[in-house]
Amino acid sequence: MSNAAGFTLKDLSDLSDSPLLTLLDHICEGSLIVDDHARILWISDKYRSVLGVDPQLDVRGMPVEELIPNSMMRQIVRSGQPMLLDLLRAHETWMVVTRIPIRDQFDQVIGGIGFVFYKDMDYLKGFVEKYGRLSGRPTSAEQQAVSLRDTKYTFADFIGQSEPVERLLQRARRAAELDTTVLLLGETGTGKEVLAHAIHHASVRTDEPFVSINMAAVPDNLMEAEFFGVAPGAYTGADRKGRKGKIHLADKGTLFLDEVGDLPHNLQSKLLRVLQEQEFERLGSNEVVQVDVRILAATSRDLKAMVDAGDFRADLYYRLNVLPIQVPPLRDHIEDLELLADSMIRRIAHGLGMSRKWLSADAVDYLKSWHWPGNVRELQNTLERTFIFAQGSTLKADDFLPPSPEDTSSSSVAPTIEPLSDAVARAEREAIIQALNATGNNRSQAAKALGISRANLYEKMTRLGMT
Ligand SMILES: Nc1ncnc2c1ncn2[C@@H]1O[C@H](COP(=O)(O)OP(=O)(O)OP(=O)(O)O)[C@@H](O)[C@H]1O
Repeated sequence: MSNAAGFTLKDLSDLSDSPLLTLLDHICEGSLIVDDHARILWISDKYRSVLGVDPQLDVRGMPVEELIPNSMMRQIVRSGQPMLLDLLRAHETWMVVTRIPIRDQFDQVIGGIGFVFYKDMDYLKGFVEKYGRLSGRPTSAEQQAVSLRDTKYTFADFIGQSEPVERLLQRARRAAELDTTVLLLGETGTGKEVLAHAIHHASVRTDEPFVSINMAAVPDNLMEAEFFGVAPGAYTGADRKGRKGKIHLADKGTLFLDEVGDLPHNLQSKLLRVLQEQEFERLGSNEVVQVDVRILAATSRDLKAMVDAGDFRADLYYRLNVLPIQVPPLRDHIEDLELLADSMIRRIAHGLGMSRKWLSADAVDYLKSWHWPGNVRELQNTLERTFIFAQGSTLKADDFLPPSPEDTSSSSVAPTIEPLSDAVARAEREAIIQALNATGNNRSQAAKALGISRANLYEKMTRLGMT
């Protein structure tokens, strides 16, 4: 192995044969080397087995995220900064990893190397307890496990390399650095929730709670208690002992207000107070509770139009709109479809315990011609449905049921007979998307137009994988 300050590309490729790497790979759970574009140059057999990757699969040249969706190796080679100790979630387990950039004699990053030291968080229990005691903070491995679960996604989970996505991620990363209110705007299924998690994960509050509340999912009459909590003795029954609201639970961390456009009018002024004063009162109490909460909000509705129509308080809108981030619909970064589909197919196969399938080139072209009103979520649902029914290891264009005529710009595939339950689910999904589009994503109005209750609409959307 050459001096770490003077690697060449050839050294990088040969690194896997070096005695030091062999030794390190022996004592750790796996290692991998990528080039300066985060493409895999080499992966150890141990790492393959940790990730459940077929030993025969040729992974050389693959973007690292194809194998490890949460990988941060791309950030390492881009930033040139090592991550000496980090947690990586892959294959349903948390692993302790180290990532180091490799530079050439001109100090240019030419690749990176990553090691998995532990593939089981249990190793960390003692360490975390010890750290908690040393830092004077009472903590427990259980608490750590809960807070780790709180953010499901990091920036590495937001897939896409197109220009609009690169621009979006740049803005979102910047937002993560600033401790300010962020408003995520964009159509349904575009990944706003993924970004909210990622922003929290990359912020200074990452070790504190990430608490989310979906305005569209909570019935209006329960929203206030859900938000502000209930003082002891305020009510009989389950709330007799009182309980903390989401704002309180998010203290020192981040509160994610999903579908903020659905916030009932009477709570808008109370939320404004939280934003301005960082204080609130529990239901049934006059005692003022002080909090330190960062607000991230998201909506697929046109908030400005709601303000103009008098449906949303202007002062709250301006408080939320400090750093707006527009998330593009899938049709505006359709060049990412293949990458997205590839990663989703891998996840679907893993979730179903089935072997992986591949998208044929004609299937990619066909899917790119769709309009995708339900965006990435709709792509995910389409792939899931098709994956289950398709024969063989390749998903071809005619394995995909054609979208409804208004959802596509061109379709040359003949209609296929499908199981009745699928046809019903598809019809329900399409009717819901149409109702949401027609009402500017107002779920109350959409439910009304569909002749069902809002709770019933939400239940259907959950069942159909639309939330
Ligand atoms: N760029 C992306 N990369 C990977 N997965 C994505 C991406 N965008 C969306 N998804 C996936 O699509 C689904 C929907 O994403 P998400 O819930 O974040 O959308 P949303 O914009 O918050 O939708 P809604 O407004 O309906 O709540 C999730 O399963 C998410 O993992």
